[in-house]
Amino acid sequence: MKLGIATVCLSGTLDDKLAAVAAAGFDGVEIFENDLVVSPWSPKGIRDRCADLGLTIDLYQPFRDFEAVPPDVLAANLRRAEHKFDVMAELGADTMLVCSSVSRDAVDDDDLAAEQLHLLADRAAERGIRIAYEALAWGRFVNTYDHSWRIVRRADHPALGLCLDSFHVLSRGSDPAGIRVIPGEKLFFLQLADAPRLRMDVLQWSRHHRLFPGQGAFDLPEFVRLVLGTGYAGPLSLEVFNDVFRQADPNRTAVDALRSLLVLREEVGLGDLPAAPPLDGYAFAEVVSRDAEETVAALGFRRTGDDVWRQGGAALRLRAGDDTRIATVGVVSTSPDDSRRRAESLLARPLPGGAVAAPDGTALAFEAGLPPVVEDGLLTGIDHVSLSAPFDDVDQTALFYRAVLGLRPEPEAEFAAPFGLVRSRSAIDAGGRVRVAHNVAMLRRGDWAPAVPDPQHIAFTTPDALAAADAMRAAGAKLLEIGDNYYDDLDARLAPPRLDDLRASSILYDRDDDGEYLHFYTHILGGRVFFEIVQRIGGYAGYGAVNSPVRMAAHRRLRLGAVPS
Ligand SMILES: O=C(O)c1ccc(O)c(O)c1
Ligand SMILES: [Mg+2]
Repeated sequence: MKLGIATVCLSGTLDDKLAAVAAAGFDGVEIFENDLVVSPWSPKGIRDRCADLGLTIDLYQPFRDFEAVPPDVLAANLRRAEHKFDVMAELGADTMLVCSSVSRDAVDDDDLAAEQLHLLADRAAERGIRIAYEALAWGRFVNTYDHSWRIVRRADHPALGLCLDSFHVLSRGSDPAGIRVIPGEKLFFLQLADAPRLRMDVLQWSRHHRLFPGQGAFDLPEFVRLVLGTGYAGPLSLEVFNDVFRQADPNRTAVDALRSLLVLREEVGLGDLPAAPPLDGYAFAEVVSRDAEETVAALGFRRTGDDVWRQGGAALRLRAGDDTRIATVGVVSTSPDDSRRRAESLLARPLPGGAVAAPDGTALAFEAGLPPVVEDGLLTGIDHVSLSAPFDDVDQTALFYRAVLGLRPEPEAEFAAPFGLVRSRSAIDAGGRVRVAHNVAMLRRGDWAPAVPDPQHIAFTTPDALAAADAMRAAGAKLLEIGDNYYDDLDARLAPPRLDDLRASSILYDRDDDGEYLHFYTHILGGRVFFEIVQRIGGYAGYGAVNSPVRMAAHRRLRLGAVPS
């Protein structure tokens, strides 16, 4: 099954785009007309370039506002089409996408639309070209796939078929199950795009907010299964209009795009990715910083090797450096080799020593076993790791971790922090032992907010948060102090047991139907990394997101050097 992408997905000019598409490893492209019109290359030149890069040209698009028009407009449209057929002949493209009309010239007449598309298909067939008719979700009269199918069926021409675009079908809430009645040979092309669930004008939604599969809210595996069930054997091709991708490095976007398609192909039971081996928790996390040792020692860790610090079942590696960050996340895999092969099949860059690079720059290491448990400590292991990525990259980054590690996404949270809204998303493995979270500012504008990357943190598990906080403070740990307003509000909302103790120890608290969550934080190291200690009681599965604004405000106060009063 060929994998393709429309040039409109990527930033730059046609030469940038084609180079990026080929380098990522796609098989083919849809040439978007505007990219060709503005290119200095002739259509023959573009054909040669694609051939040199090993890319097929699978579609020429879009041809607009053709059908159901008065005779004079039809004549002009056919003339326009003949010109495009000339271009396609030079390009070596054999399928043209015709999208449903938005023109004022069009009338609401399916017979006329079918008759005129039949005429167009006749002209196309003479040139060895096929017409793929696509219902735009905002088409004037034809805006659902079932309507476009009725017209194609009525036109009844072998050179006329359908283009199905997941966005147009799913954005309108059409039931995709009807796809099953369309014969596969009448499906000429399949375009794939995901999108976040938004309530807005469908054209704006489509032109600005489409995402690659797996990054939005649509059920693309279900959609693709239905299409493949018809016998469709053409390319799976991405068509994503997105303001961010239009500005971002096309090489990076193309890799993220292909990864999303590889994951989707696996989700529909095709392709040959090595399955994600089950995970058995965290092996270690590696932190680069100038000054972590003192903090870590006060939390109760003991140095057990050159750079290795352990406590209970938790292991840290500390490396000295100015660029404070979580450098490596080590997970325990039941088959580290398979985990690595899967990561590399999903286009992760291999690193020396067997780890791979995630798109956010973090290394992901796969270890064969859990760290040996050293003598009892306050901590029993790593509960979760919270990484950061710029808002524009977070969807791709989160998809990478999810796909490589075989994690399941958890519900997203959004909360108001001192410098704007923050979105928190996370994913968890089947065994509930590996949780990866991403917290990102949803917008960065102006220079009032501090110009620092979003912080990252490592959360350790403890069976007794109150005892741990006391012991750590006694050992000199600098823990985040939380103000009284928080505890007064907490009392009003949840009236937790031992409120006074929580208050005295600056422990945050959350509760849901499944259980309770007690957690506290260290100060921030190097402006970037901090630690959290968490106690989960019962089946609480969240991260205390409700408390994040409190934590952020307290960290902010520390950054400013303000003394709590
Ligand atoms: O936004 C558009 O105009 C447009 C054009 C071509 C497509 O295939 C499509 O899905 C949308
Ligand atoms: Mg489309």
